[in-house]
Amino acid sequence: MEIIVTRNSKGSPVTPSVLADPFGNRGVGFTQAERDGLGLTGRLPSAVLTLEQQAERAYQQMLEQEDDLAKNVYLEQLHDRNEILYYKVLTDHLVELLPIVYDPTVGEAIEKYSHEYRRPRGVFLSVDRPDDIGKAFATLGLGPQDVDLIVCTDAEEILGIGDQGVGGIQIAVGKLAVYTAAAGIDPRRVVAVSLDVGTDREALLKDPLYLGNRHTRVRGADYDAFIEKYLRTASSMFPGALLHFEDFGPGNARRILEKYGDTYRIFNDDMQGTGAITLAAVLSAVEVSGVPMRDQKLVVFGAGTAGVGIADELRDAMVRDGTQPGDATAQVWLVDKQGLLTRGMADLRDFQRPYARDPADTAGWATGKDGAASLLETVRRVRPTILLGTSTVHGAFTREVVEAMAEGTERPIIFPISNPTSRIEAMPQDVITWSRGKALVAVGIPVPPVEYDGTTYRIAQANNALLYPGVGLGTIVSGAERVTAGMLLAAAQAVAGQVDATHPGASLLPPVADLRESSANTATAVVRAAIDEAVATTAPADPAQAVRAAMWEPVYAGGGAS
Ligand SMILES: NC(=O)c1ccc[n+]([C@@H]2O[C@H](COP(=O)([O-])OP(=O)(O)OC[C@H]3O[C@@H](n4cnc5c(N)ncnc54)[C@H](O)[C@@H]3O)[C@@H](O)[C@H]2O)c1
Ligand SMILES: O=C(O)C[C@H](O)C(=O)O
Ligand SMILES: [Mg+2]
Repeated sequence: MEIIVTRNSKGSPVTPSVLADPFGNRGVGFTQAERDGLGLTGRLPSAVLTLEQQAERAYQQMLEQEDDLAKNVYLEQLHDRNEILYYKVLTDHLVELLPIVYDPTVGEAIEKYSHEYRRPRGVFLSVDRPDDIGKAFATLGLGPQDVDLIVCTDAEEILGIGDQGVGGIQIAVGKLAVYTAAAGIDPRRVVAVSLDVGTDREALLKDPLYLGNRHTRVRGADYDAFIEKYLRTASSMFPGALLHFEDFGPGNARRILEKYGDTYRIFNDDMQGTGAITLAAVLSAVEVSGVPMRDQKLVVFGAGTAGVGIADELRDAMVRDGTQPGDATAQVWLVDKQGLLTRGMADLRDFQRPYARDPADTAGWATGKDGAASLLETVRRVRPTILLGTSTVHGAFTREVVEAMAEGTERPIIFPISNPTSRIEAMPQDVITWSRGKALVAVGIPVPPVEYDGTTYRIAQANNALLYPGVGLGTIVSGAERVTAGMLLAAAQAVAGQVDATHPGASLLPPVADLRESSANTATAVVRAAIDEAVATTAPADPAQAVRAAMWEPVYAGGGAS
């Protein structure tokens, strides 16, 4: 281990900086020989603990925190002190701690960021200082081959809780923690980035403690130039890095992916990750319902980044199963704030247009005062096989809507996947009860099993966390130049292939408890697809073995204390 010793003005060592370096620090896990060698003699209490003992103590300390937000803050402090110990605790208790470091508690940590602030993690890039991007990355001291992954956000649409300004950095931190815990992405080779372009949230702008740029969001040419500069700088300084985009607003998420997806190694999690994990859950559900993919009819409630990303993915799946492209598009109905989207509506977004209905299709339907059909009317008329919720509207899937789904098809597929819990369209218990156990359900958050009529229903967590870690690992292991549609499809099929949903009450997706194993399988499928699609820059002879060899484990190098 490299010995870093800070000296005072007289040249004597002060607090040895290895204790302040989260990757070097082992705290009381340092053996006596390591303590002496690192200039730590007398600087730690004399007992030497194993990593397991440290992890047990840290876990107990975490349990003593009064609520989930306090647990999140405790774990983040551990993350900042001893990164290996943090990942040891996280991987040992993944099912319990994923909801703390990630969704849903991360939403609260983001909202309270400026008030809970302790120390910075990640790189903060400001739209007001675009020329500093390179300088800021250079402070990391990492070379061109040292970075595998950068997660960035401009925080305009964090989860379902909207514009969060600089606090959004915590979604990048949380996504990276999942990459490491789930897929063993090396945490020394990743960077979280806040692209601080301002915020339109009044409460933040007025909060004297708010830590981000105190102005409204920069949009238009200056925003575009900032994003372009970020992409150019990040990819030239770290040419091997996958550039993950998270929680951008609907006006930018797709636009950036479409504009730069052929030039840079970009992955938009809310569109591509969510599209693929939802496809995986639908593939499992279709095995149960027996309605082939080509005959599915999809109603999307909340036609934003995630909703239309999923619609595109499911439409492509129908086409692969034999539907003509035009017919597949016509098997999708989008409902947004206005109601059912129809051609000629004034405020349609570009990406919604292909799915907007001919007003003639809805002749005779009940409509509201502005002439659009409601979700309930759309479900009653269309008799969809799949109802997807990506609207952030808590409770939007009412009993009437769920009953209408169950009337229209034998085994309705109902996925209220808005996050966090306060935004979910319906709770699984209600969906199962109202559909009399017929609905095939997945949601974005972790929920306990549901008991209904003598059957235990395990509820799939259709959160992109079940898929993106494997996609990232597969991309890194294959050195893929792009994340292609074929790689995403392979990932979705690999995830679906890991469950048999045909038993009564079975989950549509693998459980979080198996996430490490399932991410390795997903990554292997992604490596194979990258090779087949000729985007891989390395082609391991045994992809499964290469994936496992690449997975980082939270252990002290050299063994530590035993
Ligand atoms: N489970 C997952 O993996 C996953 C992944 C991505 C996003 N999400 C969730 O999906 C939700 C949407 O995220 P997004 O990034 O697509 O946001 P977005 O802002 O792009 O989309 C939300 C859409 O819902 C619409 N909407 C708002 N109020 C509505 C109403 N009353 N009726 C109908 N539509 C309404 C908005 O107009 C917008 O089109 C969030 O809650 C997010 O957490 C879940
Ligand atoms: O972050 C999550 O939990 C999933 C998704 O990316 C979202 O924005 O909700
Ligand atoms: Mg997201």
